[in-house]
Amino acid sequence: MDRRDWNEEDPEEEHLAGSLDTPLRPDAFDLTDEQKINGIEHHFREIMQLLGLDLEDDSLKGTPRRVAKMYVKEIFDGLNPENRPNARLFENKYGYRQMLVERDITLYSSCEHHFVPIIGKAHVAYIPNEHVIGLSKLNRIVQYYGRRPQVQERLTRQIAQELRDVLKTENVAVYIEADHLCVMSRGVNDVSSSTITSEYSGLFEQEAYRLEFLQAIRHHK
Ligand SMILES: Nc1nc2c(ncn2[C@@H]2O[C@H](COP(=O)(O)OP(=O)(O)OP(=O)(O)O)[C@@H](O)[C@H]2O)c(=O)[nH]1
Ligand SMILES: [Zn+2]
Repeated sequence: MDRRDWNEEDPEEEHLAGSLDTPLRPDAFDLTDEQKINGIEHHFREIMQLLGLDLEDDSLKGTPRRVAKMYVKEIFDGLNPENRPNARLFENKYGYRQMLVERDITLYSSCEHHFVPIIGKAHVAYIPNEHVIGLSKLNRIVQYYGRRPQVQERLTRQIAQELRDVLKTENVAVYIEADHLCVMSRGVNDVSSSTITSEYSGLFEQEAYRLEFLQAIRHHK
């Protein structure tokens, strides 16, 4: 597993930096997608049966397999490193040295505590050095890390770390505003609160750059 953000040999530093990694079992990649789908289908059928649902019903009988395929091939396919976007770099031939902001990236994720949706927007920015990246790859990186069971704090940091790695620059900002269905539709049932998280590194630690970024992503529609 990637452990890119701290020195493994220093437990104190590890504690302070925190782990960016999604907690995975050591055998996480031993099963094929088909094996995972079959297993989840079996167990989800049991869940539905325990809820008292009639699995002979026309509309319900395909649900265990539909849910299993949705987990493995769609909403959690960001758990499989094979789906990590191939973010090809281009040489910064035009010598662009200012901030690039990709704002209002649609974000779908899933709360790892309740397995219900997180829906929001991500705004990302970087200041290029020698390389630039295709714009859509910024959206794809957000999507990839969203497609895992998540907490918003870790999601934010994973996206920022990936951008730093891919773009080979520390000058990266990530800002996420999202609604958590687990807060809205159950539990505390608050439909008006939303959650904002951010990470700034490199030049974005300086106020002027941060303000330029925040100005660019201010609500504008
Ligand atoms: N920090 C953080 N917490 C989250 C996120 N998504 C959901 N949570 C919270 O995770 C917590 C889980 O707390 P528990 O007390 O174990 O769960 P619960 O009994 O269902 O809590 P309630 O939601 O308050 O009913 C809840 O407070 C959720 O609001 C997230 O992205 N980040
Ligand atoms: Zn939740």
